[in-house]
Amino acid sequence: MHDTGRRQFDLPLATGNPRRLVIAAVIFMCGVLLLSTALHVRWDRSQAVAKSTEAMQTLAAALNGQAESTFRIADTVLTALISMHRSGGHGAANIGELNQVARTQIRELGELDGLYMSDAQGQYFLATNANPHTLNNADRRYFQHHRQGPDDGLYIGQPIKGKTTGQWVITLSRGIYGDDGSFQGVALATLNVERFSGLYRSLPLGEQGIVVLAKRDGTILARSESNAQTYLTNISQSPMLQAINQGTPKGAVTLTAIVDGVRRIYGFDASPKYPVLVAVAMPEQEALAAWQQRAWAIGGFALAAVLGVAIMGMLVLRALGKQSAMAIELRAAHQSLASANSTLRTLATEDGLTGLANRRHLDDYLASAFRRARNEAMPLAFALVDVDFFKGYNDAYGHLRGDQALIEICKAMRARVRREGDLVARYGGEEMAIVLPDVAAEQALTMAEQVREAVQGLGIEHRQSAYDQVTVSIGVVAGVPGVDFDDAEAMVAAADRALYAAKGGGRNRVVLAARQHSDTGQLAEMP
Ligand SMILES: Nc1nc2c(ncn2[C@@H]2O[C@H](COP(=O)(O)OP(=O)(O)OP(=O)(O)O)[C@@H](O)[C@H]2O)c(=O)[nH]1
Repeated sequence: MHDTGRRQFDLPLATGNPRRLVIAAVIFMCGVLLLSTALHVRWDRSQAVAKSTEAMQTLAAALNGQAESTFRIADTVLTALISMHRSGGHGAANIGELNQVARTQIRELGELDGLYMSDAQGQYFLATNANPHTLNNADRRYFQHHRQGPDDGLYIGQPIKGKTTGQWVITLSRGIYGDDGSFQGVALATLNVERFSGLYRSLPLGEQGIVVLAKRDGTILARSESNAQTYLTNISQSPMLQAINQGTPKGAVTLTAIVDGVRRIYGFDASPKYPVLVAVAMPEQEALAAWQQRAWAIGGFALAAVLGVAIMGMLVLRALGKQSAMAIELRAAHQSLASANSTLRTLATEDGLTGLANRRHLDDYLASAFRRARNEAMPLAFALVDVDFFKGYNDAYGHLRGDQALIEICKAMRARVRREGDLVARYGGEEMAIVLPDVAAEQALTMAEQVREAVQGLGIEHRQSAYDQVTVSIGVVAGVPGVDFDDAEAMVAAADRALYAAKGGGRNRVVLAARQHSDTGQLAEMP
């Protein structure tokens, strides 16, 4: 029972592992939380970039389509005018009709700004926005381009400041050639740059967003934000144009602009029909603005969750600590209880004066020694030791000296009877008992005699004794339980008879009792 109780109290003290387990679990959970948050935020960012990239590409394709269709309209009108001029000739009637048709086209088609035709010297004979006779375009680059040689394609020129309107315009021109290929003039359509720029500015690309309509040679035709310098800038070195010229007509790229240091996501799309392209860009920061807000929110949530887990971990650790302290207190209480029990047990089995086993313990011990010896068919010896003339001692020296003498006698007895399994007990009053398991009669007699001698050897003066010293008389009994004695009481009774005989024989002597089932029934005496 005692051992089981201790084990029960020891269990709660094994708190080292749970504490480590809690700390490891908290670290693991926080780590998983932070890692999964970081991975999610990273994934979300790549999604946001991909979305913006796709949006830029889509927008570039749409704007390219818009530019392409405008150029196609202009080209169709120019082709028609040239055809009319060729079939109708340069007569006044035809020129008048051409002017009429051109003005109608300008009115009907909002995309075109002006239509012009000039002869081989650059002298205008058709102009929708001014008096043609006052104008000459021989100095213009597009004019020189067409004069250089037969070229029946549409020429998209660099933006110029219109002579008639003073506004920046994109020039689209076709050369007029005779059947023999001789240069006869130029048909020109102008597109107001602001029509493009205004549209580009209206797009929701943020303050630093950019839309550029450019030629494949790097010439800028229109830009969301533009000034005179814009049209002198050439972007042929940009990675987009390089990619287009290397055979990638559409795509996306993220670049940091040298001009303003802003990192932008660009989408670009080149026209398959005309040598132009549209590039659309928005600052990466703006593209990621929504993602950034989400990232802060998710990050904040993750940190709050980590904090929550950490606090919970701390609470669990604290609870474990309290449990541990309680377990320590419980163990201390248990130990003190055990020690109190042990004291009680000692008190219950020990004689207070002499420190020998008390009568109750003697009875139990003798009974179990008797049973064991009987089971194992081993001998058992028992002796009763009585102080001689002790009443006289008390009378002569006082009760306290009597107690002292008793203590010394018991000490001497214990010094002689030391073998494991032997028991010296106080039988009652000035009478002691000795239990000697596995001891036969002869050895028991010898041991009893040694005890007697030891007591006498103490040399305690006793004027009332016939021996002048404190002495003891001992009755000894020995035999095999179950064979020589029926029970422990029979042995005690035999020892008592032997003691009585020792007293009767003059005291200070040892007498061996006859076995209960002996043949002779004789007592043997020593010395
Ligand atoms: N001081 C003291 N005396 C005790 C104790 N126990 C018993 N006695 C005394 O021991 C005495 C025993 O006396 P008796 O039974 O007449 O025997 P006795 O005087 O020893 O004479 P014999 O036994 O015949 O030699 C009594 O006076 C008891 O009071 C004790 O613990 N301390």
